[in-house]
Amino acid sequence: MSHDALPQPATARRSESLSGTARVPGDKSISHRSFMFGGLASGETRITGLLEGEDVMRTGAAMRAMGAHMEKRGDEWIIRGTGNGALLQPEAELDFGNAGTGSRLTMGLVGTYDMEVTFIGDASLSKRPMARVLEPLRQMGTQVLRATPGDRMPLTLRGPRQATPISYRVPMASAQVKSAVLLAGLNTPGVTTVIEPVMTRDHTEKMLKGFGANIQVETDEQGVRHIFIEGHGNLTGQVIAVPGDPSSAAFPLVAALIVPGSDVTIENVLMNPTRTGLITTLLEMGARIDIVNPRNAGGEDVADLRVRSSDLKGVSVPAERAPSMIDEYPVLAVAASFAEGETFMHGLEELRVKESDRLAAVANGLKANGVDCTETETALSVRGIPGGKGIGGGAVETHLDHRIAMSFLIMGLASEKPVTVDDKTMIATSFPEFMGLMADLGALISGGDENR
Ligand SMILES: O=C(O)C1=C[C@@H](OP(=O)(O)O)[C@@H](O)[C@H](O)C1
Ligand SMILES: C=C(OP(=O)(O)O)C(=O)O
Repeated sequence: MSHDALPQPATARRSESLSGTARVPGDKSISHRSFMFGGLASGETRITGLLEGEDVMRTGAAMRAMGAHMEKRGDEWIIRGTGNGALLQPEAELDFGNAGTGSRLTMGLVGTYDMEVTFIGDASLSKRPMARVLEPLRQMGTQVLRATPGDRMPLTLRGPRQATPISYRVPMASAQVKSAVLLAGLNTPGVTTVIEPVMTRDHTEKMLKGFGANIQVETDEQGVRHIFIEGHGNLTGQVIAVPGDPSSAAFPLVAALIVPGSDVTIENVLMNPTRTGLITTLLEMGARIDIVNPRNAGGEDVADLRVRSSDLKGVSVPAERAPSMIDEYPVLAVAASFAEGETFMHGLEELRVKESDRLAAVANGLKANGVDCTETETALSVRGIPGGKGIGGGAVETHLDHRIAMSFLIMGLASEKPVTVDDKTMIATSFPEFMGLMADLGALISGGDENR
């Protein structure tokens, strides 16, 4: 999709009970990293279950532009990497579309190469802060040749002849910043250290170890993680089966909870503890979620989730839980809209710098649909209406944000009146199968059948 594609509205209506079994696409975080590390490693990487959303495909295109070879054969992606330290300067700018993860991790990856790389993206990505990645890169010797004021994209990086290893304490809870510094460390002599006071998703650490990087993690008495990576090592190709994305599973899961009479099973969902905050919270709210057949697959915990409609109760979600459910607050706010009592969510400052200001977008969407809520600088409280009486009838502005679009379409499935979102096109960035998958479970969403 081009950046200026026309917006396509969609409307969700109150649906009869949802039922059936579904598989959501592969985890977005793991898919990005599979393309990146496979593209960098020597030898062949084979990936099944990859998320073929627009964000991930942009990362693939970037790795191709720097010399990796990638093709799909049957269900499998076959990557032939450039070999360590051998990325090529891309001939054109790298266009990351809507993807924060792809752009920030790639800035880290290329920032210590003696070459020039320009990063561009859509209107949403061009507003997002990149200083959080550029600051440690500058310390390592990367020059920012051009950037839009405020260290925003479009921007051009020029790596040093030889980068300097640093010890960097990540100032905000961000797996993207942590990962960017670790990836910069891959092409830096000596040991680069990342200090992570608040644990975030650990896919970079786990996967780099799997690819053979010399990386170690120590957790001190205060619970602070110290991650050490030695540069100029060898990554070798791997076989990867990407588990289902818990951040995508969240949508059919919340739908099944709030649409009366529903019984839905979502298979093969990643259950890495750095990603399960939403499930923890919904269980506290009284959700009937059975974690079926928990198992380990390729070094990650996965399980099937059986979800039945439930009488939810408001809870207080502690700020410490935010990193483990950071992308799930919009859909949690929807679940909270149908719960008895009030749900308090704290520690939400990072939501303001996602694809949209998600805190404002959620609060505005709730209010437009008759749900009473209070937004502060870093928190949201939602006063629910069990049964959904009076909810709906509003139009939601999605601000180029896939999760806002999907969350409010889920709201419309259980609300008294329909809910319309102004644009569903961004859903393709992370969950291209969303419309078809929801329709197969019995959801009534119009403006959506062309994805089937
Ligand atoms: O590292 C990753 O794959 C991601 C990290 C998170 O971003 P932050 O690092 O900005 O919290 C998350 O919101 C994003 O969807 C994916
Ligand atoms: C925040 C998200 O992604 P990114 O930062 O990669 O754009 C998301 O998918 O919710």
